[in-house]
Amino acid sequence: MDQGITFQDVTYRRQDRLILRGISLSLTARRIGVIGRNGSGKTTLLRLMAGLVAPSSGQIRLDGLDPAADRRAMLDRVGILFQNPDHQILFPTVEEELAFGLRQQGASATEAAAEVATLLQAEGRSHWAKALVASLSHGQKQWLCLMAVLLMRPATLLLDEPFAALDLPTQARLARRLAVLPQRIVTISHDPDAVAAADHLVWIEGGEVARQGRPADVLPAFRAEMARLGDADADTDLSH
Ligand SMILES: Nc1ncnc2c1ncn2[C@@H]1O[C@H](COP(=O)(O)OP(=O)(O)OP(=O)(O)O)[C@@H](O)[C@H]1O
Repeated sequence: MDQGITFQDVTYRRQDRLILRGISLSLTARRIGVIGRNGSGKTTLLRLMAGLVAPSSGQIRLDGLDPAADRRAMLDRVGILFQNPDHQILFPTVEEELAFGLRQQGASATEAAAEVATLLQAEGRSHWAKALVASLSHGQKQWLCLMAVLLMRPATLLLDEPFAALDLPTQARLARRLAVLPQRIVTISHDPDAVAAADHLVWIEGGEVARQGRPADVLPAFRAEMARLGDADADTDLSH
């Protein structure tokens, strides 16, 4: 089977708006970053990769499969962390939320409970098992969602701003944990630091690929453009 994520001239339209246009990508790296400003189309790209939405035109393949046509296969292969954990969490307690995906994958209640307990212990958070999810902070909920996804061991992880709400120690622990995972990881962010370690970086601007390549080749131009746009806003503000 073809390994990798490919987009062939992909367009995505909502009503009259063209959100992504002419996207062609051939992604075979293990660590893939997607960078771009707010509203540039990063999350939409991720949703297309997972098959949550279908392209308006063009073709997408994830390891040879059409994600939108083969949702069932995607559930086992692709784990997604959304930007907003409240869109993802289903259960009242931490241990129930963590066990759910494992149960879906066929683990018995006892097996799932044992895996969850091992994970919480490794994270130094055994005391969280019975905690109510509603009592967690935003960052803590994001951490919980990520742990739930990691427990399912999907071959591809799609992470939408995974570090944004996390405090620095949790970010550092998470970065270490992700670094050793054998899986393909696609991380999207507007923050160059969050994707600087990627093997391949795609910069999305206005629904198109502005540039792609190694971070060393993409990030200097991205930073320069962001600084230019920031300065332009400041000048505009001053003129009022
Ligand atoms: N369901 C939708 N209906 C209409 N417009 C949408 C929809 N989803 C996204 N858009 C629009 O498409 C554009 C790209 O959105 P997207 O969420 O992919 O951007 P993003 O790069 O992930 O942004 P951010 O960094 O702010 O999360 C935005 O202008 C957004 O308003």
